[in-house]
Amino acid sequence: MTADIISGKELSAQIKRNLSQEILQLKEKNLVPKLVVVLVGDNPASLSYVKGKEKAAAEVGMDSDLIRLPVETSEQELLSLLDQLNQDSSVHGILVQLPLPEQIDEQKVIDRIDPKKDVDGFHPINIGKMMTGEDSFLPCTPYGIIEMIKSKGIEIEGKHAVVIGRSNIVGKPVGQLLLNENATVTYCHSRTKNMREFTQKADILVVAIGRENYIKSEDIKEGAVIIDVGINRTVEGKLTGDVDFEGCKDKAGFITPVPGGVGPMTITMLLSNTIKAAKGLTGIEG
Ligand SMILES: Nc1nc(=O)c2c([nH]1)NC[C@@H]1CN(c3ccc(C(=O)N[C@@H](CCC(=O)O)C(=O)O)cc3)C=[N+]21
Repeated sequence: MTADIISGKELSAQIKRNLSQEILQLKEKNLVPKLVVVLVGDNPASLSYVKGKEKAAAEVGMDSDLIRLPVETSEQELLSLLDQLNQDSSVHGILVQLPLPEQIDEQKVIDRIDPKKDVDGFHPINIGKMMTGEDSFLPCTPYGIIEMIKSKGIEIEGKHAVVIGRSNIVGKPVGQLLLNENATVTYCHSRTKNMREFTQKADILVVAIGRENYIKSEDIKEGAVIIDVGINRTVEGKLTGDVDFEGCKDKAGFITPVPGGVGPMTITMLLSNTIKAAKGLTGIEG
Protein backbone atom coordinates (compact mmCIF):
# COMPACT_ATOMS: atom_id res chain seq x y z
CA MET A 1 0.00 0.00 0.00
CA THR A 2 1.21 3.51 -0.75
CA ALA A 3 0.03 6.00 1.82
CA ASP A 4 -2.00 9.05 0.98
CA ILE A 5 0.02 11.97 2.34
CA ILE A 6 -2.00 14.43 4.42
CA SER A 7 -0.45 17.80 3.65
CA GLY A 8 -0.95 20.22 6.50
CA LYS A 9 0.49 22.90 4.29
CA GLU A 10 -2.19 22.48 1.62
CA LEU A 11 -5.05 22.08 4.08
CA SER A 12 -3.81 25.18 5.93
CA ALA A 13 -3.80 27.18 2.71
CA GLN A 14 -7.43 26.16 2.07
CA ILE A 15 -8.57 26.99 5.59
CA LYS A 16 -6.68 30.30 5.55
CA ARG A 17 -8.54 31.35 2.39
CA ASN A 18 -11.82 30.90 4.30
CA LEU A 19 -10.46 32.70 7.35
CA SER A 20 -9.40 35.66 5.16
CA GLN A 21 -12.95 35.91 3.81
CA GLU A 22 -14.38 35.84 7.28
CA ILE A 23 -11.98 38.57 8.43
CA LEU A 24 -13.04 40.76 5.49
CA GLN A 25 -16.65 40.42 6.63
CA LEU A 26 -15.73 41.26 10.22
CA LYS A 27 -13.76 44.29 9.05
CA GLU A 28 -16.90 45.59 7.35
CA LYS A 29 -18.38 45.60 10.83
CA ASN A 30 -15.30 47.39 12.18
CA LEU A 31 -13.91 44.34 13.91
CA VAL A 32 -10.26 43.48 13.25
CA PRO A 33 -9.33 40.31 15.14
CA LYS A 34 -6.08 40.79 17.03
CA LEU A 35 -3.64 38.27 18.44
CA VAL A 36 -0.91 39.16 20.93
CA VAL A 37 2.01 36.77 21.27
CA VAL A 38 4.27 37.10 24.31
CA LEU A 39 7.78 35.73 24.05
CA VAL A 40 10.04 35.71 27.09
CA GLY A 41 13.72 35.25 26.30
CA ASP A 42 15.39 34.58 22.97
CA ASN A 43 15.29 30.84 22.36
CA PRO A 44 15.89 30.58 18.58
CA ALA A 45 13.30 27.82 18.01
CA SER A 46 10.65 29.80 19.91
CA LEU A 47 11.51 32.92 17.97
CA SER A 48 11.15 31.04 14.70
CA TYR A 49 7.69 29.66 15.66
CA VAL A 50 6.57 33.07 16.83
CA LYS A 51 7.61 34.63 13.52
CA GLY A 52 5.59 31.92 11.75
CA LYS A 53 2.53 32.92 13.76
CA GLU A 54 2.97 36.60 12.91
CA LYS A 55 3.39 35.85 9.22
CA ALA A 56 0.27 33.68 9.15
CA ALA A 57 -1.76 36.36 10.94
CA ALA A 58 -0.68 38.94 8.36
CA GLU A 59 -1.57 36.55 5.51
CA VAL A 60 -5.22 36.39 6.59
CA GLY A 61 -5.45 40.12 7.39
CA MET A 62 -5.46 39.75 11.15
CA ASP A 63 -3.72 42.20 13.48
CA SER A 64 -0.93 40.79 15.60
CA ASP A 65 1.56 42.09 18.09
CA LEU A 66 4.67 40.43 19.38
CA ILE A 67 5.69 41.46 22.89
CA ARG A 68 9.25 40.42 23.67
CA LEU A 69 10.45 40.38 27.25
CA PRO A 70 13.98 39.73 28.53
CA VAL A 71 14.88 36.26 29.80
CA GLU A 72 15.17 37.57 33.40
CA THR A 73 11.54 38.81 33.47
CA SER A 74 9.92 37.98 36.81
CA GLU A 75 6.71 35.98 37.15
CA GLN A 76 5.01 39.07 38.61
CA GLU A 77 5.98 41.22 35.63
CA LEU A 78 4.54 38.68 33.21
CA LEU A 79 1.33 38.30 35.26
CA SER A 80 0.90 42.11 35.30
CA LEU A 81 1.29 42.24 31.54
CA LEU A 82 -1.39 39.57 31.21
CA ASP A 83 -3.73 41.58 33.43
CA GLN A 84 -3.26 44.52 31.05
CA LEU A 85 -3.86 42.41 27.96
CA ASN A 86 -6.95 40.83 29.55
CA GLN A 87 -8.33 44.37 30.10
CA ASP A 88 -7.45 45.67 26.63
CA SER A 89 -10.59 45.40 24.48
CA SER A 90 -8.57 45.70 21.23
CA VAL A 91 -6.88 42.35 22.07
CA HIS A 92 -8.88 39.19 21.34
CA GLY A 93 -6.32 36.41 21.57
CA ILE A 94 -3.37 36.03 23.95
CA LEU A 95 -0.63 33.43 23.53
CA VAL A 96 2.33 33.12 25.86
CA GLN A 97 4.96 31.08 24.05
CA LEU A 98 6.12 28.03 26.00
CA PRO A 99 8.48 26.98 27.47
CA LEU A 100 9.06 29.84 29.91
CA PRO A 101 12.29 30.52 31.84
CA GLU A 102 12.57 28.51 35.06
CA GLN A 103 11.79 31.39 37.46
CA ILE A 104 8.27 31.54 36.01
CA ASP A 105 5.56 29.03 36.93
CA GLU A 106 3.89 28.11 33.61
CA GLN A 107 0.63 26.97 35.14
CA LYS A 108 0.22 30.26 37.03
CA VAL A 109 0.69 32.11 33.76
CA ILE A 110 -1.80 29.95 31.88
CA ASP A 111 -4.32 30.33 34.72
CA ARG A 112 -4.03 34.14 34.52
CA ILE A 113 -5.12 34.44 30.87
CA ASP A 114 -8.79 35.35 30.43
CA PRO A 115 -10.36 32.05 29.26
CA LYS A 116 -12.25 34.05 26.60
CA LYS A 117 -8.88 35.14 25.13
CA ASP A 118 -7.13 31.80 25.64
CA VAL A 119 -6.60 30.96 21.97
CA ASP A 120 -4.10 28.21 22.88
CA GLY A 121 -6.91 26.39 24.73
CA PHE A 122 -4.61 25.70 27.68
CA HIS A 123 -6.64 27.34 30.47
CA PRO A 124 -8.25 24.83 32.88
CA ILE A 125 -11.70 26.22 32.02
CA ASN A 126 -11.19 25.43 28.35
CA ILE A 127 -9.63 22.03 29.11
CA GLY A 128 -12.61 21.21 31.33
CA LYS A 129 -15.09 22.24 28.66
CA MET A 130 -13.26 20.16 26.09
CA MET A 131 -13.61 17.13 28.38
CA THR A 132 -17.35 17.59 28.80
CA GLY A 133 -17.79 18.42 25.12
CA GLU A 134 -18.92 22.01 25.69
CA ASP A 135 -18.03 24.71 23.19
CA SER A 136 -14.51 25.97 24.01
CA PHE A 137 -11.15 26.91 22.55
CA LEU A 138 -9.54 23.65 21.49
CA PRO A 139 -5.74 23.32 21.83
CA CYS A 140 -4.33 24.15 18.39
CA THR A 141 -2.22 21.07 17.64
CA PRO A 142 -4.90 18.52 18.64
CA TYR A 143 -7.57 20.56 16.85
CA GLY A 144 -5.42 20.66 13.71
CA ILE A 145 -4.88 16.89 13.87
CA ILE A 146 -8.62 16.19 13.98
CA GLU A 147 -9.15 18.54 11.02
CA MET A 148 -6.41 16.75 9.05
CA ILE A 149 -8.03 13.35 9.66
CA LYS A 150 -11.51 14.61 8.78
CA SER A 151 -10.24 16.37 5.64
CA LYS A 152 -9.57 12.95 4.12
CA GLY A 153 -13.02 11.64 5.02
CA ILE A 154 -11.52 9.14 7.46
CA GLU A 155 -14.04 7.83 9.97
CA ILE A 156 -12.83 8.12 13.56
CA GLU A 157 -15.81 6.51 15.26
CA GLY A 158 -15.11 2.98 16.47
CA LYS A 159 -11.43 3.13 15.48
CA HIS A 160 -8.64 2.21 17.84
CA ALA A 161 -6.59 5.38 18.29
CA VAL A 162 -3.24 5.10 20.03
CA VAL A 163 -1.56 8.26 21.30
CA ILE A 164 2.13 8.19 22.18
CA GLY A 165 2.89 11.03 24.58
CA ARG A 166 0.89 12.53 27.43
CA SER A 167 1.83 16.20 27.53
CA ASN A 168 -0.82 18.74 28.48
CA ILE A 169 -0.46 20.50 25.14
CA VAL A 170 -0.57 17.55 22.73
CA GLY A 171 -0.91 13.98 24.01
CA LYS A 172 -3.64 14.35 26.61
CA PRO A 173 -5.90 16.69 24.63
CA VAL A 174 -5.56 14.85 21.30
CA GLY A 175 -6.66 11.65 23.06
CA GLN A 176 -9.64 13.50 24.49
CA LEU A 177 -10.67 14.91 21.10
CA LEU A 178 -10.39 11.45 19.52
CA LEU A 179 -12.56 10.10 22.35
CA ASN A 180 -15.08 12.89 21.70
CA GLU A 181 -15.19 11.58 18.11
CA ASN A 182 -16.03 8.11 19.49
CA ALA A 183 -12.65 6.44 18.98
CA THR A 184 -11.38 3.86 21.45
CA VAL A 185 -8.29 5.56 22.85
CA THR A 186 -5.10 4.14 24.33
CA TYR A 187 -2.36 6.37 25.75
CA CYS A 188 1.24 5.17 25.64
CA HIS A 189 4.13 6.99 27.31
CA SER A 190 7.66 6.57 28.63
CA ARG A 191 6.58 4.01 31.25
CA THR A 192 4.52 1.87 28.89
CA LYS A 193 5.72 -1.73 28.62
CA ASN A 194 5.83 -3.40 25.21
CA MET A 195 4.66 -0.29 23.42
CA ARG A 196 4.86 -1.99 20.04
CA GLU A 197 1.96 -4.29 21.01
CA PHE A 198 -0.19 -1.18 21.12
CA THR A 199 1.18 0.69 18.13
CA GLN A 200 0.76 -2.38 15.90
CA LYS A 201 -2.94 -2.47 16.76
CA ALA A 202 -3.57 1.21 16.09
CA ASP A 203 -5.94 2.22 13.31
CA ILE A 204 -4.94 5.80 14.08
CA LEU A 205 -1.50 6.41 15.59
CA VAL A 206 -0.57 9.86 16.93
CA VAL A 207 3.10 10.17 17.75
CA ALA A 208 4.20 13.03 20.01
CA ILE A 209 7.23 11.76 21.86
CA GLY A 210 10.01 14.00 20.53
CA ARG A 211 12.42 11.32 19.31
CA GLU A 212 13.65 11.10 15.77
CA ASN A 213 12.69 7.91 13.87
CA TYR A 214 10.96 6.47 16.92
CA ILE A 215 8.21 4.73 14.92
CA LYS A 216 9.33 2.40 12.14
CA SER A 217 7.38 0.36 9.60
CA GLU A 218 7.44 -2.78 11.78
CA ASP A 219 5.70 -0.82 14.56
CA ILE A 220 2.57 0.03 12.57
CA LYS A 221 -0.44 -1.77 11.16
CA GLU A 222 -0.94 -2.01 7.40
CA GLY A 223 -3.24 0.80 6.27
CA ALA A 224 -3.04 2.77 9.53
CA VAL A 225 -3.41 6.55 9.78
CA ILE A 226 -0.08 7.91 11.05
CA ILE A 227 0.03 11.41 12.52
CA ASP A 228 3.55 12.68 13.26
CA VAL A 229 3.65 15.52 15.78
CA GLY A 230 7.42 15.40 16.27
CA ILE A 231 9.69 18.32 15.43
CA ASN A 232 13.30 17.29 15.85
CA ARG A 233 16.34 18.93 14.39
CA THR A 234 18.94 16.52 13.04
CA VAL A 235 22.65 17.16 13.49
CA GLU A 236 22.66 18.51 9.93
CA GLY A 237 20.00 21.02 10.97
CA LYS A 238 17.18 19.32 9.07
CA LEU A 239 13.68 19.16 10.53
CA THR A 240 12.30 15.64 11.05
CA GLY A 241 9.42 14.05 12.88
CA ASP A 242 9.14 11.10 15.27
CA VAL A 243 8.19 8.69 12.47
CA ASP A 244 10.43 7.06 9.90
CA PHE A 245 8.45 8.55 7.03
CA GLU A 246 10.30 6.77 4.21
CA GLY A 247 9.94 3.41 5.93
CA CYS A 248 6.26 3.85 6.83
CA LYS A 249 4.90 5.48 3.69
CA ASP A 250 4.52 2.19 1.82
CA LYS A 251 2.66 0.50 4.67
CA ALA A 252 0.44 3.21 6.13
CA GLY A 253 -2.92 4.20 4.66
CA PHE A 254 -2.38 7.88 5.45
CA ILE A 255 0.64 9.69 6.83
CA THR A 256 1.57 13.28 7.71
CA PRO A 257 4.97 14.69 6.68
CA VAL A 258 7.39 16.80 8.73
CA PRO A 259 7.80 19.61 7.83
CA GLY A 260 4.53 20.57 6.16
CA GLY A 261 2.22 18.45 8.31
CA VAL A 262 0.93 19.12 11.80
CA GLY A 263 3.08 22.29 12.33
CA PRO A 264 1.35 24.51 9.79
CA MET A 265 -2.06 23.28 10.98
CA THR A 266 -1.21 24.30 14.56
CA ILE A 267 -0.72 27.88 13.41
CA THR A 268 -3.85 27.85 11.27
CA MET A 269 -6.03 26.66 14.15
CA LEU A 270 -4.55 29.46 16.26
CA LEU A 271 -5.83 31.96 13.69
CA SER A 272 -9.20 30.24 13.68
CA ASN A 273 -9.38 30.41 17.48
CA THR A 274 -8.48 34.11 17.42
CA ILE A 275 -11.38 34.85 15.06
CA LYS A 276 -13.66 32.84 17.35
CA ALA A 277 -12.39 34.87 20.33
CA ALA A 278 -12.97 38.19 18.53
CA LYS A 279 -16.54 37.17 17.71
CA GLY A 280 -17.20 35.81 21.20
CA LEU A 281 -15.87 38.91 22.99
CA THR A 282 -17.71 41.43 20.81
CA GLY A 283 -20.88 39.56 19.85
CA ILE A 284 -20.17 40.50 16.22
CA GLU A 285 -20.69 37.72 13.64
CA GLY A 286 -19.03 37.49 10.22
N1 LIG B 1 1.88 28.75 23.91
C1 LIG B 1 2.36 27.98 22.94
N2 LIG B 1 1.55 27.60 21.92
C2 LIG B 1 2.03 26.83 20.91
O1 LIG B 1 1.27 26.50 19.97
C3 LIG B 1 3.40 26.43 20.91
C4 LIG B 1 4.19 26.85 21.99
N3 LIG B 1 3.65 27.59 22.98
N4 LIG B 1 5.50 26.48 22.06
C5 LIG B 1 6.13 25.72 21.01
C6 LIG B 1 5.15 24.85 20.24
C7 LIG B 1 5.64 24.42 18.89
N5 LIG B 1 4.73 24.98 17.93
C8 LIG B 1 4.88 24.91 16.55
C9 LIG B 1 4.07 25.59 15.67
C10 LIG B 1 4.28 25.54 14.30
C11 LIG B 1 5.31 24.79 13.77
C12 LIG B 1 5.53 24.79 12.30
O2 LIG B 1 4.89 25.51 11.55
N6 LIG B 1 6.48 23.99 11.77
C13 LIG B 1 6.80 23.95 10.36
C14 LIG B 1 8.28 24.16 10.13
C15 LIG B 1 8.79 25.44 10.71
C16 LIG B 1 10.32 25.54 10.63
O3 LIG B 1 10.87 25.34 9.54
O4 LIG B 1 10.92 25.80 11.68
C17 LIG B 1 6.43 22.59 9.80
O5 LIG B 1 6.31 21.63 10.57
O6 LIG B 1 6.26 22.50 8.58
C18 LIG B 1 6.10 24.08 14.62
C19 LIG B 1 5.88 24.13 15.99
C20 LIG B 1 3.80 25.71 18.59
N7 LIG B 1 3.96 25.66 19.91
